[in-house]
Amino acid sequence: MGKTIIISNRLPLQINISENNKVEVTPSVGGLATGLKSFHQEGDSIWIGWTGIAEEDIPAELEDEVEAEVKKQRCVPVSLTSEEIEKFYYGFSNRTIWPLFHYFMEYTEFHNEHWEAYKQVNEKYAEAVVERLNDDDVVWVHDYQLLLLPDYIRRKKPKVTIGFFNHIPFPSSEVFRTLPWREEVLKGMLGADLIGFHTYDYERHFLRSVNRILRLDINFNSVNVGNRVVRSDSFPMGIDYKKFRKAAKDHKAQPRSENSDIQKKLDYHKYVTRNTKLILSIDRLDYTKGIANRIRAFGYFLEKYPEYQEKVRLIMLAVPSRTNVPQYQLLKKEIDELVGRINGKFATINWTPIWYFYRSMPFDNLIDLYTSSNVALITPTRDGMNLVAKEYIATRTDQTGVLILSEMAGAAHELNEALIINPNNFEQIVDTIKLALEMPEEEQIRRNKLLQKRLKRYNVEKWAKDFMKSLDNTKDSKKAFKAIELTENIKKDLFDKYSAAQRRILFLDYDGTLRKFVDKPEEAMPDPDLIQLISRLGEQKNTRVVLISGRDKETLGTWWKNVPVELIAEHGVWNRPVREEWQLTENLNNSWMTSVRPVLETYVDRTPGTFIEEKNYSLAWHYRKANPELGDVRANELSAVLKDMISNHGLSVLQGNKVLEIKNSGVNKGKAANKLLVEKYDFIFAIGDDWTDEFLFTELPDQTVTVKVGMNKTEAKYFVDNVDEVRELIDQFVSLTR
Ligand SMILES: O=P(O)(O)OC[C@H]1O[C@H](O[C@H]2O[C@H](CO)[C@@H](O)[C@H](O)[C@H]2O)[C@H](O)[C@@H](O)[C@@H]1O
Ligand SMILES: O=c1ccn([C@@H]2O[C@H](COP(=O)(O)OP(=O)(O)O)[C@@H](O)[C@H]2O)c(=O)[nH]1
Ligand SMILES: [Mg+2]
Repeated sequence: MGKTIIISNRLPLQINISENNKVEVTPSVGGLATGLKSFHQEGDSIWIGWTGIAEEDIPAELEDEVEAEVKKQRCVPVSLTSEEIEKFYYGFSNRTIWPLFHYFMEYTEFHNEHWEAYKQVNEKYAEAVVERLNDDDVVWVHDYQLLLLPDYIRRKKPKVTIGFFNHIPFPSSEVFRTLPWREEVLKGMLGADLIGFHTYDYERHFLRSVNRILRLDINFNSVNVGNRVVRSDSFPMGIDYKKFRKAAKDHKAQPRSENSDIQKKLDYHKYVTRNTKLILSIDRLDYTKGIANRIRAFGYFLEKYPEYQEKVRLIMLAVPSRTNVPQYQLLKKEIDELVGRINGKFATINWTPIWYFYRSMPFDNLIDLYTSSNVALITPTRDGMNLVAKEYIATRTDQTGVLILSEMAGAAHELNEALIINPNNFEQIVDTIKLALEMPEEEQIRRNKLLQKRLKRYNVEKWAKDFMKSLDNTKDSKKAFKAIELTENIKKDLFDKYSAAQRRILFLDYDGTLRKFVDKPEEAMPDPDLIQLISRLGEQKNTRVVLISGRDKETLGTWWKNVPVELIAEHGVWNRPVREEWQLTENLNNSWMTSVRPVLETYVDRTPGTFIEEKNYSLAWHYRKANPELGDVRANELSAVLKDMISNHGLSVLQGNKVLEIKNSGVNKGKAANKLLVEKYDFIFAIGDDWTDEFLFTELPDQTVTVKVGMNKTEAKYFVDNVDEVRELIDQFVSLTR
């Protein structure tokens, strides 16, 4: 295996140019960068991303130095102009996708100009990746700023292994579908082989969107996209447990004397207001984090339980983030005012209820905060994961401390022993704060023991390894697929056989094979090109062409009226030899239809978009146009009902492509085709796309060249991707003997 290429919008480092023209490098803030950094440091990877500074803000004479600084950390910079930053980063990423995916629909803006920039910058990232990509490298793309990147890379390098991880929630399909560019975004993600989410719910929402919007079928957690299988799964991101643990231990052994303002505050807290408990709040200043409500809740707590005045303090760190976006500016103002109001209302000579810092803190200070606080209060209204919650628990070396955590954070799914709250339930929050402050130490220890055990085991290293292992496994599922792609090389061999043959017979399915599906089956008539193509094939010497379909004979007969090919209708009930009339090939009865039809009708009534197709000897219930989820549920239900009803009547229920068909058991395409083989052929070919064609693939003689259209489970020997490829293949057959 080659190297791993990590790509995220932001690199784990931030470049700044100081006033006296010096290059400054600081670590980036935010869960993705802090979490993934350990994985990057340990392994053999390069990390491609943005340095956090606009191209124009780097003076020409410092460019080399910046490049060198970035390189030191095995990173590769993608430079963004200030216009790109405005439209791609502040614009589409943070004014469209971020609010939409966090269910802030009222904050979500849709600007075509931003979308154009988003596409263009994703393309820029793709170029940066492809430039450094070897065939055996593995690509791991991260997060919502780069949703199109997997597909863009795939287009340039079709065979490469690509993983994608989404660090933020994936919203319900009902919310996602409001996005004007929803199809493109989903297709972008589906360029990956494996798509990871923090929780099963996000994954479920994503798959549902793929099913509803792209109308692709979901098979447990995989989707067929052309000839590729794309898998999705959930991998809750962990933290570098050891690093936090060690830092906390070191801190305890030797408290640092560094004179930072936070240190001074903590010292004051420790020595002067000894009996005051400390509640900690840390986040980027973001409206998804529920910071304003948290402050309000704290104010309400002091009101509802006045005995806690002077006994508790909220220490709040809000890290500046996305400051160019208006909602972030407004929120900053709101928080400033709220803090002022509450401090103004409750403060005494010796006590300020809220200590508020608006800046980012170096790692050591974070550890100070974590280890000094009795309670961590984390109340986002939505949060992909929230690593702060995990970091707080990890640093509690004596296992005391209480975590209050919103159920809307991905982390809440794992941290069951925390006090879980609904961030919109004020009474619950304030009562939980009280509960936390009063929780006996033994109980704190009991809970934290369990929490720490999990965080230690499922740490960030394990998370990344798990993801990479699953990504690697997707290669096996490619191999497990039995049918072989009909490549140019294999085709050459096939054409030789075709040309050498004395007598040929070709069985061609119609819908989904020669003609693409449309919502209404009656509208899927052959286009003039197709008629011409099949006529030419039928006119070839020593070549018997059989269109073998489940359709009724009237439709097929009309569509292929004067075309010199043989037709088989209703899976084999009827046969129309070239230039002859239809013949009934089986002696069948259809009296059962009167009892089955009403059952189908009740399903039509209850499942909008579905309808019944009547043939002479069979009935079909079509559900292509139904809501896909409901369609599948009803199809399973109906299939069970029918199987029960028709047992012992010589009938069977056939599952086609979005259709259930009830017909005589003795009839199938395999049997019908075999009947034509009384004559001798030295080239037998069969092609089809759905379950009903599997009878052809299994029942025709071994030497038959069997081809499946689309990459679904099949007994066929070969597969091609789609109708266009089928037509191209037939065209090649035709030109061989011209
Ligand atoms: O790059 P910024 O615009 O400055 O934003 C910082 C990062 O914020 C987001 O973090 C998310 O990832 C965390 C780890 O998986 C997760 O715990 C958290 O819930 C998410 O919000 C964002 O996803 C990153 O891309 C940003 O870099
Ligand atoms: O001054 C700070 C405050 C926070 N963090 C880190 O920023 C990350 C925040 O990640 P989280 O998943 O909680 O939220 P996000 O910001 O990614 O939405 C955590 O690893 C913190 O340790 C930091 O590096 N400096
Ligand atoms: Mg078909």
